Amino acid sequence: MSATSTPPMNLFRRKKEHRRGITYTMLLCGPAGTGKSSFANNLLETNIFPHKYQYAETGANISSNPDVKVVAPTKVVSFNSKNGIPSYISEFDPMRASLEPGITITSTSLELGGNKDQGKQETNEDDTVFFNLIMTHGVGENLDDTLCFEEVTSYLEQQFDIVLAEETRIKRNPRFEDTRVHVALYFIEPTGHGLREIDVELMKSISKYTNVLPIISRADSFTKEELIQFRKGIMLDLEKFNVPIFKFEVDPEDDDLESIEENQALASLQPFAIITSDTKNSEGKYVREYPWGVISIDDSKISDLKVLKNVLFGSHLQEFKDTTQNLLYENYRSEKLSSVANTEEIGPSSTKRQSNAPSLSNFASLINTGQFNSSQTLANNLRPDTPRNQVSERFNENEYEGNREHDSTTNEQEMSPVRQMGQEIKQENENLIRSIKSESSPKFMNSPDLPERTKLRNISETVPYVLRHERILARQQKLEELEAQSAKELQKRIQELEKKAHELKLRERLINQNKINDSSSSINSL
Ligand SMILES: Nc1nc2c(ncn2[C@@H]2O[C@H](COP(=O)(O)OP(=O)(O)OP(=O)(O)O)[C@@H](O)[C@H]2O)c(=O)[nH]1
Repeated sequence: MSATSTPPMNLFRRKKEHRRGITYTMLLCGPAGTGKSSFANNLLETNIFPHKYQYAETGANISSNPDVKVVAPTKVVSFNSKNGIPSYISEFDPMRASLEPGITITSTSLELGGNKDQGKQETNEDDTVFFNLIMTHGVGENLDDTLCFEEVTSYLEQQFDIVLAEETRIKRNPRFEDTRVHVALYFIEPTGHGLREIDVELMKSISKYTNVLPIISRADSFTKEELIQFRKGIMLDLEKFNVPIFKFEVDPEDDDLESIEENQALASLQPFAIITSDTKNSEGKYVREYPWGVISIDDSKISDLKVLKNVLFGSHLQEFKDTTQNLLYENYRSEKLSSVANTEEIGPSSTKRQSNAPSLSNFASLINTGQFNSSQTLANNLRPDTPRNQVSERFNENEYEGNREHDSTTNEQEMSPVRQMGQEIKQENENLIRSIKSESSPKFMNSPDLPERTKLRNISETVPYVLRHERILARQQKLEELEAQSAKELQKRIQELEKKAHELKLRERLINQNKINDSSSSINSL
């Protein structure tokens, strides 16, 4: 090769920030006790995920498989509970056992493959899978599970928003991590009676953001015939209620014979029925031990676990990722951006979003005119004491400062943790808006002739801020709701205690009265 044809040296220099490998995110969702933790451990051939209330006994988040490295231990990424505490991290307390747990979503970051420290052969960095495992806790344990649907769906939507915000930045973050969920396994309880309302609702709501695979858990509950009937029942229900699950479809024009056969076989197995277990036999294989015998969970005649593992980490990994990016995310993106453009046409009477705070809807004016409706709309919703939806009230900068001072004088020690969190978020909001205002004000000067390129630039610079701000507002609203709920429950407890104290007083008075009566009658008898 001649000197002139040698490519520049910097072409070979790999940017340090770019980690190589595949990023892959999976959600395990479904009612409590359906075997999600057991499945996660079996999938990774490890013991990272404890069962409920098992934290003290296991070395949680310490992998027993050298090929699985815990990069970030399990953490709560989102939760919604009426008492303001994620049930996942609270230990069992009989006093609180009657309270609904709400829902907690956790995330665990793992690195799969390529552990060179274990004296293994050199592995190809490109094959490393940066695996995020998201799990739901508490589904199906509440009187009203609507909050579960909302929490899971909004978590999934947020991950799309984060990518959308990143895409619209002029300067991309080289360390940006894509946290969109590529596949969700929905665990169906082995009732034998088809789907329940919660299954239909939850699968439907998450299917807009991820590929959903329904899974029959604890398949050892069925006889061969019962399992065939249950499978049929589930497929009928999925069709009847239009639940858009991931289908193993074949395209005779594009697919080769092998893929066609493989997909046809997988389609006939849906929904996969799996058996999972914590127990290993002397050969290190996972088994389930019953009074009548022992079965291997990898036995394809009785469990689809092996096939499912192959689908998730082999044959369909890339397809899940592609469908998420090219279909689900693209649909979401175009829907979101066109809703921005349409909001202006619908007009201010639209009831969808009452807030006039910086929002994607306010971008309608930005897209159409290159400027916000008014710089005041940015501040309208920011006064800490402004009730939501009272957007017509005019923002008064001095009053705002005054209120803020008043707020800061509140005795912090008296604040509940929820309230403190709320205050922190409010503070974050204020800082964010100040930065939006300072960054945007010179660009959004009343200039109707703003050139198209400048308009686009304005949009791309501001969309990330607005998406972030929308998320903060949503979190703030959630905290306020939680706080109100906690106050209500506290009030109820106080009333109950007062009632009990009153009853005790009455009883004491009655006992005293009886004593007096007894002593007077004994005196009389003397
Ligand atoms: N019979 C049977 N039991 C199973 C199977 N898989 C798990 N279990 C048991 O079911 C119980 C619940 O399993 P987990 O894996 O903790 O279920 P989970 O969905 O993570 O439960 P939550 O953390 O409450 O949401 C445990 O006692 C498991 O040992 C299975 O395939 N068959």
